[in-house]
Amino acid sequence: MMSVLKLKAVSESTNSNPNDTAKKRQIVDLGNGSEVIYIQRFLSSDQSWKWFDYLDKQIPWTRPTIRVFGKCFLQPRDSCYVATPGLTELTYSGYQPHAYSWDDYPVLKDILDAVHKALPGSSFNSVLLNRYKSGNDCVGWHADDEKVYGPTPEIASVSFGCEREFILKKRPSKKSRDGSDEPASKRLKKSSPGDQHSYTLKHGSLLVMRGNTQRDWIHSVPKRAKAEATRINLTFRLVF
Ligand SMILES: O=C(O)CCC(=O)C(=O)O
Ligand SMILES: [Fe+2]
Repeated sequence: MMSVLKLKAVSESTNSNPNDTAKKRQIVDLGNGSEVIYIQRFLSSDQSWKWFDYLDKQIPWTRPTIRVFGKCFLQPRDSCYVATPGLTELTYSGYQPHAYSWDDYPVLKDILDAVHKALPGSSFNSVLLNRYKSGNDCVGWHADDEKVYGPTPEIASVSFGCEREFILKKRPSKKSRDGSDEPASKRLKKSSPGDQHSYTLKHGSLLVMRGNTQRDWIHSVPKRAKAEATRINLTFRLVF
């Protein structure tokens, strides 16, 4: 079996829109049609703190009980779900969040507008909000591969407040997803530096996952003893 050398293309570009103060974007090709875009200075710091305060105070945060591998846990972070009426309901980890309305939280529409401007052609209709109150709050390894998002979801993640690490790790696949005919047992043992990518998600940053990322990769925001302050993250998604 011939091994294929995968070239990781990392490019830097700026927005062509002259009204948009040159926002540098880092584009990482994860291979096999998976891609991540990171814009560190997506929103200004001042604007981001205003939105952080609004979201922290006004969003009806809850900490639901979720089910993972058949066991019930208190979700290790607060969350809330906002979606356009009439969409298929979202269920994750055995939990179906209530869908609040965009009209109740106008700030979310402003943030959505900024995201749509940065990603021409995108049209998100739902947002999952997460609040990590300390470094003890986290999100475990998962992919946002629920059926309602279709086969190649685009997910736009905006972060506010305390910086936290976001890690992407190549999924150990059950069956060949990359055209290789090696048995899973053999492939599972192999890992290379390109199999993991880590981002420190800054206050006011935007990270986008697209293409096959949810199929071939998993991601997490691990616990961090040193992270003392609150972080709020919004992931915009398109429900079909
Ligand atoms: O907080 C983050 O950066 C990621 C949240 C996430 O992965 C999710 O809500 O699915
Ligand atoms: Fe996720």
